[in-house]
Amino acid sequence: MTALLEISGLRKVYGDFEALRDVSVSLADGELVCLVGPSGCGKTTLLKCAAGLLQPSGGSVTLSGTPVTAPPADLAVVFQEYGRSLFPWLTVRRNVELPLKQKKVGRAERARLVDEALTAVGLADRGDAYPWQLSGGMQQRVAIARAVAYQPSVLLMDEPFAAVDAQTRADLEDLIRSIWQKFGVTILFVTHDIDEAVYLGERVVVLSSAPTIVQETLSVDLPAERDQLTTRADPRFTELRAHVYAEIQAAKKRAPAAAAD
Ligand SMILES: Nc1ncnc2c1ncn2[C@@H]1O[C@H](COP(=O)(O)OP(=O)(O)OP(=O)(O)O)[C@@H](O)[C@H]1O
Repeated sequence: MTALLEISGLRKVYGDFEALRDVSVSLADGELVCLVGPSGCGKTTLLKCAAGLLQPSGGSVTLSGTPVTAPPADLAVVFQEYGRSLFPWLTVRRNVELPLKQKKVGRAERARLVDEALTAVGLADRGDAYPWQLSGGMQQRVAIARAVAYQPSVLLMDEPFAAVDAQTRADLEDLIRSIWQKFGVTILFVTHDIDEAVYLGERVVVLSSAPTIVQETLSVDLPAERDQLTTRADPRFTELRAHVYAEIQAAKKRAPAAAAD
């Protein structure tokens, strides 16, 4: 199968600090892949390179076969800091609509896409509210609705639920699975939370600590229909989670190999 997003031999060096050494991740159309790794291993760096927001020191990123050198038009990113990603002077509706205007989508189609996305995230009745009138979890739903309405071929998510409480986080995880199933968007989801990675992903890519390489890629053979109670109580979920945990512990202890060149 040809890859939609192909991250190949990615390397990123900050001054004399080698963050990413050699990272290759390939996403087929419609996949939901989680990227997990120890704190500071370069997850955000990797995502920024994939989004064309940061220039890698080596390797390449291609989207539908085209090299990514600047932020591509058919890619959307959801960051952790929802508070900073929404415009406080625009209503929820206008926030979701803005990228569609920039994309020159017609008025009627914009209205349809905004309605559909707000309904999908459970905020159909909050379109006229301002972001600051909503809870953190609701603001993150708006950011997700904005990304979904834009109809990107790839959605990159950088620890989007790190700043919300546990209950909201569980709800948002289920929202991502349902949006992924409904819209068929390809998702690369970055988290440091092992349980979240296994619960969400169809595949989990485990990164080592810096200088970072791919430690392991794991197929998550859990049923497609997941829910917080049943899935998390599934013995296979516990097994996979223990396995990823052990991999990350090993990654932390692993002495960095000598530089490749
Ligand atoms: N602009 C920069 N200049 C220098 N070093 C940087 C820069 N950005 C990131 N780093 C370093 O690169 C490493 C990887 O950072 P990055 O934020 O990508 O990791 P992360 O895995 O997302 O971290 P966390 O799990 O804490 O969110 C860190 O050691 C960080 O200090």
